[in-house]
Amino acid sequence: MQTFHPRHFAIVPAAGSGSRMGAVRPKQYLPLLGRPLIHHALATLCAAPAIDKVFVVLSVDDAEWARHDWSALGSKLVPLFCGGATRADSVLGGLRAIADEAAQSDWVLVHDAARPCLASWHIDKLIRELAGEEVGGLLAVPVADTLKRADEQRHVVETVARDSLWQAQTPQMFRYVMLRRALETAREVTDEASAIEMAGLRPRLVQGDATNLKVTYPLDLHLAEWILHNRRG
Ligand SMILES: Nc1ccn([C@@H]2O[C@H](COP(=O)(O)OP(=O)(O)OP(=O)(O)O)[C@@H](O)[C@H]2O)c(=O)n1
Ligand SMILES: C[C@](O)(CO)[C@H](O)COP(=O)(O)O
Repeated sequence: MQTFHPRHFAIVPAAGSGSRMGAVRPKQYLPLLGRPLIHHALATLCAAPAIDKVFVVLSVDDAEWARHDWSALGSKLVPLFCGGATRADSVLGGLRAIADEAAQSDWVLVHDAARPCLASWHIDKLIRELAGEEVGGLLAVPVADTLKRADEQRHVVETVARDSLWQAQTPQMFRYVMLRRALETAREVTDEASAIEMAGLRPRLVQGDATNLKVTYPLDLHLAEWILHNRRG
């Protein structure tokens, strides 16, 4: 009997403008340890033996990509100039662009370009723990702080119980066809798991760690630099 092994593709949405960073260029191209920030996650994904190809979704008018040398990352890396107005649009654009390549049940790992501290063990753990799942899931960390809900004047309205609350990270890993259908139907989602949930499915949480932070504000850039520097040392 022939056994079918799904392949693993990475899609890295990198068509954002980085408005909260407020820098002179989109944050994915800001320097981080001598490389563009996005280089770090791309290098980790390209080096993962389980991942067949790494598609990076850039904005249609991206002028920065061509200014850098990506050759060290090898032939797995494929730029796609099909980013959209939102993160979800960019991911969906990437999924549509790889339609000829991906089979329905192949896995797609969506990872933010803005999470440069992705490590090989994050990828290995995610793929290992989700291998037997039908739907897929995502890296996440349990909420550690006490949570407050505020009114418009920042007065506390309530303390929200943190039991069972997790912070979503990326990669988020789902079957190609399931994710594409979910994103084609979903409206205004901030991650892939939300689209899958709206389709009535239940993604599984795989525990990651706080080092896989998203660079959103200037301070995050310093934290990411510290994490990467100390990991190498
Ligand atoms: N239209 C968009 C918006 C975001 N992204 C990507 O989605 C990831 C997570 O988004 P976020 O951190 O919000 O990035 P930005 O949208 O660039 O930042 P901001 O919201 O501060 O403008 C980033 O890798 C970003 O490049 C994308 O591909 N296409
Ligand atoms: C996908 C994500 O990184 C999970 O935490 C996050 O939702 C992206 O949100 P953003 O508002 O686009 O930064």
